[in-house]
Amino acid sequence: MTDPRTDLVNAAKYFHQRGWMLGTAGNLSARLEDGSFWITASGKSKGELTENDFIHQLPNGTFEKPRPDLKPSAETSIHEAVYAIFPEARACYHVHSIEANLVSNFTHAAILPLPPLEMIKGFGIWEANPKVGMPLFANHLDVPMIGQAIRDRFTQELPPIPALLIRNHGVTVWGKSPEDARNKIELAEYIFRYMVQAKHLGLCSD
Ligand SMILES: CSCCC(=O)C(=O)COP(=O)(O)O
Ligand SMILES: [Zn+2]
Repeated sequence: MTDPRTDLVNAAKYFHQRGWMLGTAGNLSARLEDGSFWITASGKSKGELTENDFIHQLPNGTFEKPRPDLKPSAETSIHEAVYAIFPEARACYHVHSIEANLVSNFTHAAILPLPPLEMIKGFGIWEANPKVGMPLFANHLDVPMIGQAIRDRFTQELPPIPALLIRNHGVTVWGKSPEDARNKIELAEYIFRYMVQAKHLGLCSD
């Protein structure tokens, strides 16, 4: 993959327009063939990113930054966990939406049952009436605790879909390319929107 920063800038602009990356919310990364990855710098307005608002994190954990004032995303440990567990992942996207936060409270369990919509096929589940859930994680102020929880859980058992939800925080997805990760964010947010509306209408959503 060549320098993916333009893809990340465009994705952030699009997610910002959809209301999923408002203010400084969310972070995006893309991994290169050498195992290093570009990730959004912390605290940047995600609707106004430029190619100079990214940190280049090297495989040995050190990073390079185009300007001394930049810091890596506060949630870099989540991206590191995803890349460590899923060797095929080349992009990891995390956004904050109202619907993601609402549905994260639909259960106290560690897995959120998803409705058996046709859209589930976009997560690679080619089944009629799929019964699939999205792994749910507790939010922590200490973000590396979330990264560690992801590593612990997914090392024990791989998730059924390339997505996870952090309660009252937002969704994280990963894909084989920036385009694939963007599609998966759109899928997840479509499903969350459906679940919120189904609950509002009194329909059973799972
Ligand atoms: C208002 S966003 C709070 C932090 C967060 O959850 C996030 O996604 C953005 O953090 P970053 O350090 O990547 O800007
Ligand atoms: Zn976040």
